[in-house]
Amino acid sequence: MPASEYSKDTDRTTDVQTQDETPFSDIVMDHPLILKGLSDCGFINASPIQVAALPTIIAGNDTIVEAKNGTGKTLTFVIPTLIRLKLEQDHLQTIILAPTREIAVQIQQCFKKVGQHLPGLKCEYFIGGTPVDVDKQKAKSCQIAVGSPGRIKHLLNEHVLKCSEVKSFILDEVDKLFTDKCFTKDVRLIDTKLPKLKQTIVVSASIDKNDMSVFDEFMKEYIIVKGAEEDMNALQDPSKFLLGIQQYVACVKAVSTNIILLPAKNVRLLNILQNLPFTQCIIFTNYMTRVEAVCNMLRDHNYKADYIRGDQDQSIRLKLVDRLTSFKSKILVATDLIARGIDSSNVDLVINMDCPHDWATYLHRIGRAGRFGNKGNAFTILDDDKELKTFKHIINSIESIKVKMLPIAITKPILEYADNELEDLNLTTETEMLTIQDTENGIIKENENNLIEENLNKDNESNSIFSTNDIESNVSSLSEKESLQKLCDLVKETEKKLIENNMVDKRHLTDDRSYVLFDPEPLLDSTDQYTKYSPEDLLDIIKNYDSDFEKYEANKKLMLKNSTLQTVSENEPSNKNQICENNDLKILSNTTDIKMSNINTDQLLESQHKPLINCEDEKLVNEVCSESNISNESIIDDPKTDINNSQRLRFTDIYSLFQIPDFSLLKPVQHDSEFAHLTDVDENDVSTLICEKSSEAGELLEEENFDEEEYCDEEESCGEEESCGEEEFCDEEEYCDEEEYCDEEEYCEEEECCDEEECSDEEDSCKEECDEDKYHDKQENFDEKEYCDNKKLYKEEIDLVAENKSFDERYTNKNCFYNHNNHGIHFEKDSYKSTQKPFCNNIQKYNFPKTEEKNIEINDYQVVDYDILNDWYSQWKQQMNRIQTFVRMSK
Ligand SMILES: Nc1ncnc2c1ncn2[C@@H]1O[C@H](COP(=O)(O)OP(=O)(O)OP(=O)(O)O)[C@@H](O)[C@H]1O
Repeated sequence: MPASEYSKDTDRTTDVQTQDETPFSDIVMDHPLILKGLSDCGFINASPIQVAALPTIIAGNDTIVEAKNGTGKTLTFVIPTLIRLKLEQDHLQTIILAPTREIAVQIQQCFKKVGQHLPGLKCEYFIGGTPVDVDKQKAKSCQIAVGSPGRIKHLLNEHVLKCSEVKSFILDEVDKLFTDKCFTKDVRLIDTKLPKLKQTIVVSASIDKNDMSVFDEFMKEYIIVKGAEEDMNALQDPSKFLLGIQQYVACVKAVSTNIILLPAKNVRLLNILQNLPFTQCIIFTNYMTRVEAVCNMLRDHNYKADYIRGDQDQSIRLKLVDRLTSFKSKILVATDLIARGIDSSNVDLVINMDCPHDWATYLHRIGRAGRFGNKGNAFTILDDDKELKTFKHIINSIESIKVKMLPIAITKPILEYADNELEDLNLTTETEMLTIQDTENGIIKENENNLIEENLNKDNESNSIFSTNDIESNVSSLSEKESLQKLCDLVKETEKKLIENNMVDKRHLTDDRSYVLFDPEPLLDSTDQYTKYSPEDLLDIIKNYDSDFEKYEANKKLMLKNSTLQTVSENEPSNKNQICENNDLKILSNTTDIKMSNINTDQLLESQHKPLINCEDEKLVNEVCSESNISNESIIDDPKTDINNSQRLRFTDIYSLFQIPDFSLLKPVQHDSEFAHLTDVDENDVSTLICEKSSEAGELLEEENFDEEEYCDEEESCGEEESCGEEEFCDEEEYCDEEEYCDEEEYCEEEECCDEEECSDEEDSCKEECDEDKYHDKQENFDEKEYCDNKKLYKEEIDLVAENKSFDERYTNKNCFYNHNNHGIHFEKDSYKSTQKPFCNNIQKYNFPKTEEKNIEINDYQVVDYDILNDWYSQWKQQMNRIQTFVRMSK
């Protein structure tokens, strides 16, 4: 809690003002040094919760303090602690626990500031991820210890922190401390070590009245002080919300995979940022894997953005928070790691990229804006199906709350919308609600998982992944639906298999399927990082394994040739804006990392010079064309070569799939009308996406998806080398950080076997233990049958090569049929004008029929169709199997 920026600000909401001003001098009259500290920080008048809680707590009562976010709860325990402190005594007198390290540090800073004039004040923080030795030193003469439960427990166990003289025990964000089992265990243990006779204070903005019984364990009699009830001005509106925060929901079309959902949400995000002035913004996502992607996307759009998540080095995390609170970063993309407690007075915009897990998380997240009565805006970007339902459920569980729906097409700056121009969010929900994730820590519970599964199945039966509207009104949705469903099934099937076979690192099993889909790394053992293997390495692996290597050797040469080709082509000046001209039937292998595939380069080159349609294909194309009443000439037109764009995609980057040059230009397609007016986009038609082509956008295609410079920039911004790189994944924090259960749900098992206590003491040995455990698990789970299956698969591959039919070749032709067929449905609807030129690499292989139609402007749009994803996925899946097989067999 930094020094207040608000004390002179008269434009604060009423919930932080008392009817009659109550100066701190009235409450802390006998403590001039504390009063001086308060006034130096800009704290002159007490807020309603401070007026209500301070006398009670100063009097020594056990107290529960509950008040809205940002209304000044920290001072309700900081001031009494300082008043009570015996400065002349060096021993530990107060212990304060917080669920995240960042909050602990913030509280310690608040003590330091308010107590700056107290001679000999010793308040220290003790948090995981920092050297224990330093903590041991700090603990020697510490009077007030603020920390995370794991580290404090450890120091108490070691008798480094001596607690016999502790007079007060304070639990900040107490609901979080008690909803998380691991925290609860530690808190209980710490409590048992403390003297019976002490004052206990618990504080939060979101105490569920059903959970109050847990406090009986810690406090025999207690007084509850609630902000809203005591707050004279806020009585008219006793909502749990900060009055200054305007809340909105922005919807995107529901799809069953995040591959499509995320880019669509990114479009919405950019749209919001472009249409709303803001000082500082925090963007929350539910997934650790997504923060970096969103941050990079924003940087691509010239926003100054940082990202923070639990697997970063602790020093980096603290610096990132500091950058936020000292207004050095404009946007911080984050997991729920900073959803609570973090106080940055300039944050006036919060955007949720995903539906928060529960009402408390929602309140805490949006409470990062509108601190101490400030004004702010909060947006939650949701898919218009399950996420929206879950969100309504969340909102329904909070009293008196108003959320507005943002129109799908924002036609003017958001603040210019009059209240009556925006609809209120309709809060009626269907009876059957999906609880997407465990409210405690984000893990999908087994029974909930089943529920989700059941619902998904039901959805499949009832076609509910598309609204009835869509199906009725749009014939083409049927093919999209099937295609999507197929993709979804494949993903699920693969995930299941990977989980069963213990092939996916548990850390990556979030429900963000995009990660599993597009990043092969998690599919390999942590020791088998994909990045360690060059194509040559992989081929060497094969060589060692099987004597039947010659057939692959031939391919290796071709691959090398291919890489040379790539280097050459990348150096060639390219005509970026003519990327796809007439070049629609490229082979599907272009969409994956060419280095990793066994693509026959000659075939590739050949394919780029001549149509890939054989007689049979041609027959089918004719059928499709006649059905769709279009000329087939364009489909079998001889495409020009475009080597430049065929080989640039990186295998591991989700955005490569789309190669969307500029997310802000990505728009939902309209099936039934012209594209001309993009703002007229129909909300129900977000199923297919188009994006506008711009000349600068074309530049992006040149870029490697992994941007070395950006990486380094980030290092600079973090000021620490460790902010980037593989070490992130090897950091012991991942396994041992008790604080990030919310976003590191997947580590729970590791945490159990290796909690922070061990880690903090012997971090290295702990990590080794974890790794060893993992290794043993893997060993135990080694499945003979799977091994044989893999071997069989490998053999099949070899046979294929022997037959001189590459996987890619076979699939290419198959996909051509498939897609033409699907597009045929679009053609019937005459929805895609023939002059569209696909722009993305992965799209260029698909033929959008040419006719003589006018609509030249439509050249500037591109269409991304689910069929492409589907096909791409099939190939990706095979690729992954192949890589896994190679790597496994090399062991
Ligand atoms: N009496 C006061 N006068 C002016 N500013 C204050 C006062 N009390 C607190 N503040 C400021 O209000 C902001 C929010 O305070 P604090 O972090 O204690 O809120 P909180 O209720 O604990 O919020 P959260 O529940 O989100 O953690 C801080 O920036 C703090 O400096």
